[in-house]
Amino acid sequence: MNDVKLAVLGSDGVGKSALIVRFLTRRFIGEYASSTECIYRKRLSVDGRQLNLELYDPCPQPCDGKTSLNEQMHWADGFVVVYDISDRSSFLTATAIVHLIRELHLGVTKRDVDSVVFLVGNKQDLCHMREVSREEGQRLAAENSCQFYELSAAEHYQEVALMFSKVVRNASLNGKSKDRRRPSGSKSMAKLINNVFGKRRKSV
Ligand SMILES: Nc1nc2c(ncn2[C@@H]2O[C@H](COP(=O)(O)OP(=O)(O)OP(=O)(O)O)[C@@H](O)[C@H]2O)c(=O)[nH]1
Repeated sequence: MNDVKLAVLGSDGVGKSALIVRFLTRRFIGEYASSTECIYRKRLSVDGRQLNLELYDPCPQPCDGKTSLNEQMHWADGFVVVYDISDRSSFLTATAIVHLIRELHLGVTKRDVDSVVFLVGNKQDLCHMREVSREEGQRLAAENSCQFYELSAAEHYQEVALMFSKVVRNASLNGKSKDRRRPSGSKSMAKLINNVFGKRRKSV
C-alpha cells in the first residue's frame, strides 16, 4: 500500500477546505471551521492501486516563509497551491508560495517538481468579480512548470475530483523516501466531520 501526502496551500479564505471537503465527500457546504490546521485521510484506488492519501490543510495564517514551507516540503509528495480568482492579493500569495516551492525543492529532480505542483484558481463561479485573468494564472503556472486549473469548489465536483486525482497519481508515481515528520499541529478527520455536519468549532 502506498502513502501519498499532499499539502493544500494558499491564503485565508481561498477555498482550501472547500476543495478538500468537495473531493472527499462530494459536498459543498458553504462554511468551514478553520481555526486549526489538520490532516484529512482517505483510502482510494488509483489505476487499480490502493493508496492511503493524507491531505494537509494548514491553519489560516499568511504563509510564514521558508521554515514552515520547508517543513511541508519535507512532508509532502505534492502541492496544491490555491488562489481565489476574485482576490488579487491571494494570487500574489500563491505566486510567493510557488516561488518558494521552486526554491526549496530540496534536491528532487526538476521533473519530479513539475508534475506535483498544481496551481488552482478557485471560485470560478465568481468570474463577474474576477481580479485575476485566466491568462495570468496560466502564465504563472507555465513560468514555474506547474499544472494549472481554474475551477469552482462550489459548482464543479468533476473538475475538483479530476484535479486531485491527477495530483495524487503524479505524486504516487514520484513517491520517494522522505523524512515523514508531520507538519506541526496536525489533526484528524474530526475537522472534516464537523465541517460536513456544519458545526462551528474552535478546535478538534
Ligand atoms: N463562490 C464560491 N465560494 C467559495 C468557493 N470555495 C470556497 N468558497 C467560500 O469561501 C469561503 C472560504 O472557504 P474555505 O474553504 O474556508 O477557505 P480556506 O482557504 O480553507 O480558508 P482558511 O481556513 O481561512 O485558510 C467560504 O465562505 C466558502 O464557502 C467557490 O468555489 N465559490
